[in-house]
Amino acid sequence: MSDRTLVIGIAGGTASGKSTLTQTLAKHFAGHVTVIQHDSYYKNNDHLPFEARTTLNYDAPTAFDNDLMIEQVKELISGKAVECPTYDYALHTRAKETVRLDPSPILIVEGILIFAEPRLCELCDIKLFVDTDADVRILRRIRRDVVERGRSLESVEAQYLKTVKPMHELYVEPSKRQADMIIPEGGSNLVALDMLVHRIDRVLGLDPNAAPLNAPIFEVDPQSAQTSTND
Ligand SMILES: Nc1ncnc2c1ncn2[C@@H]1O[C@H](COP(=O)(O)OP(=O)(O)O)[C@@H](O)[C@H]1O
Ligand SMILES: Nc1ccn([C@@H]2O[C@H](COP(=O)(O)O)[C@@H](O)[C@H]2O)c(=O)n1
Repeated sequence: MSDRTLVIGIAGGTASGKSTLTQTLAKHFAGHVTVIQHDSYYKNNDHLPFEARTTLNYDAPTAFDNDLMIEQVKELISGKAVECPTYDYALHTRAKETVRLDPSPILIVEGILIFAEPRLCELCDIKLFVDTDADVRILRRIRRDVVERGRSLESVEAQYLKTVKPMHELYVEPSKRQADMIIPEGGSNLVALDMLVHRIDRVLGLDPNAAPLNAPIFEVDPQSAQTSTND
């Protein structure tokens, strides 16, 4: 097995299926995967009263403590364990507990805005963007936020129109251009999963014909790859 960490970035809009894809890969490569989520690094904001915290914009890159996350991603890549913060969505603040993350051959970095932060994007060897229509995502988000994140239907609607949708259009959607692979519907896309699993097997040396990490599978000559015209 390769002695380097393979960093897989998984981005996409809210409720697009990032966590589902992450869990599918983590299950397949069980014992070889560490997951780090951008959401764990939302700024604390406990200097503000609860009501004020409910009105903040949580969908712009400035909502996160990116410096801390980048530092911890680098630590994991260099083989060291980290104490990852945890986040309380119901209270809109960082929880007291931290979670120890141990380094693994595969590090999955997940979040809506990881490709919108160039320093995080650069650290990813494989960049995946889960692409799911906005109407499907908002339906999923309403259910999730009400059931799991302690929100009312009215608050989900108001937040979606005020910040989630405009920030998606401003930051998340353009960051799709950074992706190596765009995956419609994430974890249920079996063709994409199969291709991914083979690529990961190769770079980790789980495959007997393994190529070294980041070695191109195909050598592309840009000259001959140009589209010919009718001349
Ligand atoms: N391909 C899919 N088909 C149907 N439901 C899905 C699919 N992917 C995810 N979901 C559901 O949508 C919700 C949001 O998915 P999740 O993976 O948590 O999204 P994200 O991490 O992007 O916010 C969850 O309830 C999940 O079970
Ligand atoms: N206090 C907070 C912090 C974040 N959010 C929302 O979480 C979304 C990102 O998480 P996903 O699992 O959906 O990718 C993001 O769109 C934020 O609006 C929040 O509602 N409250």
